[in-house]
Amino acid sequence: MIEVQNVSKSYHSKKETTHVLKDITFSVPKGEIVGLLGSNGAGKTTLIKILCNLIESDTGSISINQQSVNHKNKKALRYVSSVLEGNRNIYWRLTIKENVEYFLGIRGFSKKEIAERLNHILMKFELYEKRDKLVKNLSRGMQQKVAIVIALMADTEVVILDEPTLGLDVVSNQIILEFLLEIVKEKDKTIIISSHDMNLIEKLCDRVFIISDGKLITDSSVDELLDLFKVVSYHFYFEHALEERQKVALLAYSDMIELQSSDQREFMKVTMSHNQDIYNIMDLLKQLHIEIASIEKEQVNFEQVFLKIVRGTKHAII
Ligand SMILES: Nc1ncnc2c1ncn2[C@@H]1O[C@H](COP(=O)(O)OP(=O)(O)OP(=O)(O)O)[C@@H](O)[C@H]1O
Repeated sequence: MIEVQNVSKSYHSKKETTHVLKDITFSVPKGEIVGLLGSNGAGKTTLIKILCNLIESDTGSISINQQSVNHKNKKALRYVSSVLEGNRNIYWRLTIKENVEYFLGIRGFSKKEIAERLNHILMKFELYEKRDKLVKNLSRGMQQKVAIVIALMADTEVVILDEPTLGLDVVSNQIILEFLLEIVKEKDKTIIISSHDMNLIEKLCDRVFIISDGKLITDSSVDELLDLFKVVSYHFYFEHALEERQKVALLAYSDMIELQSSDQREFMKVTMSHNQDIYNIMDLLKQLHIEIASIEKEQVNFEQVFLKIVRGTKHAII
């Protein structure tokens, strides 16, 4: 559905040239939900703006549903609706209902078609009661919900969401996540979501692109990424404070072992790649006459995976 080939983009000022996107290539098949991750300034919004034909790339080509995206060809954009970063996607001086009517109207939906779907969809997303309120008087979360509802009601094959939960509180964040989860379940849309919210990406996306310094450094499924960094840590708490000789012996045993403390409670952190390592550790503790009080398991989460990739502790996957 989306083909991006060798796309590069630079900005030039009198003083310097900034290479924002460097030879980006990827494709997204129909029905796939892709998360676009990257640190601040990595180039995500620039890529999204190029996909939406708001700015042009310097080199490379993009096609959506086999239509080339460029300033001469507006056809591709028929297949795309988007919610861009920030809160200016809808008109603040219009009501929710007027916004929906306006944006769907310019997409060619008839008044009858809009009226048929409007109440149903507003009710579904708990916006019906507020349909005649001016958007400027809605909360930030609700404004974002309206923008996403409009993008989805346009019923295009491709939906592009840039930071859909940016700046939202925990409750609004959860509402948007549940709303998007409901949409992605249907699996008939191809969606690209840029976000810093790892929970959102982990829950919604099939695949993840990580952009770092303008380059696409990772193109992998969420599960593959979690598997790749499947390092399990255990925290061992002991009945008695460790003696000095025991500490020395533990630290000398392996790099897997670290001695740490939290809330003034000392514990031994063991990071292992193989589950059987835990039995060797148990034997070691027995030999050293160290009595275990409890063991807690710590699993790597998606946020840690992202940090490891971007900080380069693991080499690029593609
Ligand atoms: N119009 C512009 N002129 C010059 N430089 C620009 C312009 N737009 C973006 N940039 C630069 O391009 C780089 C990438 O910006 P972009 O907004 O794409 O990053 P991002 O990954 O979306 O970041 P964030 O997560 O902070 O939104 C940044 O260094 C930014 O300063």
